[in-house]
Amino acid sequence: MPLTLLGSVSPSEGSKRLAPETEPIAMRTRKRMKEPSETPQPTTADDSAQDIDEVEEGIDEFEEGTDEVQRRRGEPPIWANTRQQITDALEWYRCMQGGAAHKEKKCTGFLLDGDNGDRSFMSDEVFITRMGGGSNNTLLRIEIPHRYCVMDWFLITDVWMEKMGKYAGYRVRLEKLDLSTQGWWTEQGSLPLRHSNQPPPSRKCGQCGTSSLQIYVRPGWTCLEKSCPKFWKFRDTEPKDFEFHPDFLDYRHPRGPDIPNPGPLAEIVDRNIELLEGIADREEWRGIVCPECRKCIQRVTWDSWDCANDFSRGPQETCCYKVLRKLREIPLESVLDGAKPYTSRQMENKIEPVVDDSLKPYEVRTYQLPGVGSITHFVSNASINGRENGPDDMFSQLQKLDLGLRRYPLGSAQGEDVIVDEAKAEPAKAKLAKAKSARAKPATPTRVKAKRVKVQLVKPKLEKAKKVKSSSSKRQYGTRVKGTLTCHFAVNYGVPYKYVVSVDSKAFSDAPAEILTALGRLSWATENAVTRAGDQYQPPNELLALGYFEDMKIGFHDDGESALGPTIATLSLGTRSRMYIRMKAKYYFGVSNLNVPTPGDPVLPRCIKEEQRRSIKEEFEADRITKDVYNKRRKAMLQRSGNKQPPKLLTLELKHGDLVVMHGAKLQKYYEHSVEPDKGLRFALTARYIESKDEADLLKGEFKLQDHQIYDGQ
Ligand SMILES: O=C(O)CCC(=O)C(=O)O
Ligand SMILES: [Fe+2]
Repeated sequence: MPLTLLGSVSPSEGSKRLAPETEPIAMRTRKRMKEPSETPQPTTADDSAQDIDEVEEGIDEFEEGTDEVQRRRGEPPIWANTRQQITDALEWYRCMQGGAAHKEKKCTGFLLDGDNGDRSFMSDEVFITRMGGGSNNTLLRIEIPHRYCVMDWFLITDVWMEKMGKYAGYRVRLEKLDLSTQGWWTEQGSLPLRHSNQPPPSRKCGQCGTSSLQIYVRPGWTCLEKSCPKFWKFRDTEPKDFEFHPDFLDYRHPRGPDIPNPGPLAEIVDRNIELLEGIADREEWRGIVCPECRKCIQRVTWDSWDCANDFSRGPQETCCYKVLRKLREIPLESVLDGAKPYTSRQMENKIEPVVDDSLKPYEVRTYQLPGVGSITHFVSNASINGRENGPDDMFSQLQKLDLGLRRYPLGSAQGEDVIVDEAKAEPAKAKLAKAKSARAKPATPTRVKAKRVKVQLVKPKLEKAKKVKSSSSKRQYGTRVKGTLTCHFAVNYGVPYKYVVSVDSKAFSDAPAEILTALGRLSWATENAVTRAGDQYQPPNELLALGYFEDMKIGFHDDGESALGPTIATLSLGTRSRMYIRMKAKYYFGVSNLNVPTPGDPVLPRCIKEEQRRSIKEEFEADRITKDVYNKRRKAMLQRSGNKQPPKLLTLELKHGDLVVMHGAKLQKYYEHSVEPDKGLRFALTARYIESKDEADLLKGEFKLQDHQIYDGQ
């Protein structure tokens, strides 16, 4: 199992400086075991006081020391700036949250990060860490060159439970699989470690009869079976001084035929030599490992992998490796043929549409959201789609054009700051998942079954160890990197929309004819839907084109930005998809995920406890109850458990050529939507009206359609 390691010192900061004195490995281990974790663990007051003393002692010693630089042996075989770069490129680490990646109930990758927990240990070959947490990389004495560095294949030799502060949690011991070479993270000039095949002693618990290894020589043996009353009980009731049993650190699990050779960490090929055509499938947008600098490269743009096209690229990065992809045209039939009707389970619908054929050949389905607005679905057909410059031609043309489609950071697509602090921003959901995965593991130490081979028992060489200024690397954990990319490609025309910075939006005057043809159809649909609703039509001045390769989608979001007009029209091309609409959680549940009552709760139709909520709202509005009472009663009545999401209100089946118009000033405020295409290639062209005071931006949104681009609804 390979490990990825979070780099704590960026290369531009220079090498980590080391203190002069040395200490034996056992001492070093014991001291380093006590460093406080990055995320506070529930500990007793005494424990934390001691932790701080020890760290500060280390700093003093460092400051008196010299500037000696400890060099690492080599370079990581693969690295990345963001977690998504890793997960996109490495098959064994498809895991955006939590520490351990797994497949078919096997751990395939492990992330060691700053969230180490107490009693962690790292040597050249053995790591001991919290399950799903990680090991503080200040335990290594080398400069970690990148934010995420792949280490090597490791073997999980033991999993057991310990008491950590107030709670019990899993711990894991990992061993480098190939002991014939030294890892790149070892110190240059250090000798290979000598090993034993002698595991620490194991003892049977007098109370529960379960055998547990002796992991610590101090405070001694304890039962590691969590259900046993003797679990984690030592002679000293509150032991503070822990020292690993030397055999627990020194033994190496025998390598035998039962331990398969996992092969290379990744296939690294120069795609410029291969030069195969892409077919917009899942493979086409996987990340690759740069054959020149070994960074995981994401597919950011529609038609290339480009090492330099990285929102989190550091100033020290110079690699320019680029693969320009030729994409084979996907024939429309291949994405339309063989689509099975969706099942009723796939089509959750709580509102019946009003269907009419006044706009033949379209069938028009209108879904009313009382008090909020309407959603109008213009269902297309083969005769509409096959017309000259119609959807069939557009699907083919859009593939041939160089539209400049690219994936943007998710934050910007949600109208937020794109810069996120990955090291700190672990969502609560991930923590919950961690806790769950910890609970699912066995309670007693498990040993990987393997054939034992006899090796000479030797005492490990006492490694020269030097102190590190721990705070210098900790400070680096706050390094801000840019975040996750959207799971679709986008390009903006006209007035800039929230996805893009102003310069990224292209003027309609520079847009290809196909974009204006689409704009003609979208204007037609907008005008129709808006006038049906009895409102005034406002022509769009912005168009966002999205492109979806196989397995791409757009998650739940609203389109609203402060300057967005009330109407949004989308034309679907290519693969069929489902568009889901649901109420936003705070309006559906009436409380935030922290159970804070939603201010100005509109009590929308079909929200949870609709009647009761409406009645106490009326009491409050009629001044019969105070705001305080209103909030208290809502709090008592409305509880949102965990990460529960509102049910889907509507599912629209969007076929090639269909148009959908969402209309209503509050629709984007109260509802959100997502689109999930079937397998295959899809485009979505969405037109909106964006208010702006910026002359240059407004100019970009001006357009004049040629006669043949003005759509007549046929
Ligand atoms: O792909 C689609 O049909 C919808 C796109 C969308 O929601 C958007 O552009 O905001
Ligand atoms: Fe949207």
